[in-house]
Amino acid sequence: MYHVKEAFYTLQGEGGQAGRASVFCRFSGCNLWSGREQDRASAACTFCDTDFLGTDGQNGGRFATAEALAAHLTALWPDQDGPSVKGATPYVVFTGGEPLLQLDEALIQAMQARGFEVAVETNGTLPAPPGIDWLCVSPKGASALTITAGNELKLVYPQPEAPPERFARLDFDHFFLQPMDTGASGRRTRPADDAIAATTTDTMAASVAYCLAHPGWRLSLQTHKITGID
Ligand SMILES: C[S@@+](CC[C@H](N)C(=O)[O-])C[C@H]1O[C@@H](n2cnc3c(N)ncnc32)[C@H](O)[C@@H]1O
Ligand SMILES: Nc1nc2[nH]cc(C(=O)O)c2c(=O)[nH]1
Ligand code: SF4
Ligand SMILES: [Mg+2]
Repeated sequence: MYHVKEAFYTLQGEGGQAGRASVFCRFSGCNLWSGREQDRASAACTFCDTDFLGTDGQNGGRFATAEALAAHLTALWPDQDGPSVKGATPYVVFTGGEPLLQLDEALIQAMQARGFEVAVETNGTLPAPPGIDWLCVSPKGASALTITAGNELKLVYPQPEAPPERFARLDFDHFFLQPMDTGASGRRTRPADDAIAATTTDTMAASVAYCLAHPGWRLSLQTHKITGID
């Protein structure tokens, strides 16, 4: 049984595929935080900007088979009203919560059989099934990485326990710093973090400074928040 918090059609907001039309499938649950505010300060990941509890979101629900979920997600891709640009392949992004608690090879293959490229946003602590077309790993605090290779490493910055130098030699094609959203949705509760950057303006400035000082790292802005698309 797959548990899905929500699913929606939008533009990928972050990283190397930013701006690309995408179906998002947000799985319920995470291995680094319960999702309850009272547990945030003591969690392994403290700054999450996402509600991933339950199955009550837009197009959310419980799906018994890979085929059933794949059909549900495929229906969110728009009907083309004319010829599209070259290379306009349908795209699905599995996120969460932590998608690697639930994503399996059967679901990847079911989406690919429907013509989709399959992307994953993961914290990198769990093994990935084979066949993923675009793998984004976003390390969290002191948590050890199980996945040390992929298409992009997208580090939320700054994190006292996860400095960029820890990841710079790993086998990724792209390295991004994404300013930590410290506002209403992305919250931090530890005073130690607040001493480093109190506002998103600070995390933005710190990310820009790091990228300028360390060529190779690129800035990833959460463009869906800037545009207000979701
Ligand atoms: C909500 S997570 C879900 C996927 C997976 N659990 C992970 O952490 O990568 C999706 C993306 O949002 C990023 N993210 C979460 N909270 C954020 C925040 N407060 N500011 C900036 N990015 C954040 C994560 O690092 C990840 O790249
Ligand atoms: N538009 C949009 N792009 C995103 N890229 C990664 C997201 C996520 O929550 O995993 C996300 C999201 O929530 N919305
Ligand atoms: S950012 Fe990812 S790893 Fe951290 S609590 Fe949210 S879903 Fe879990
Ligand atoms: Mg998000």
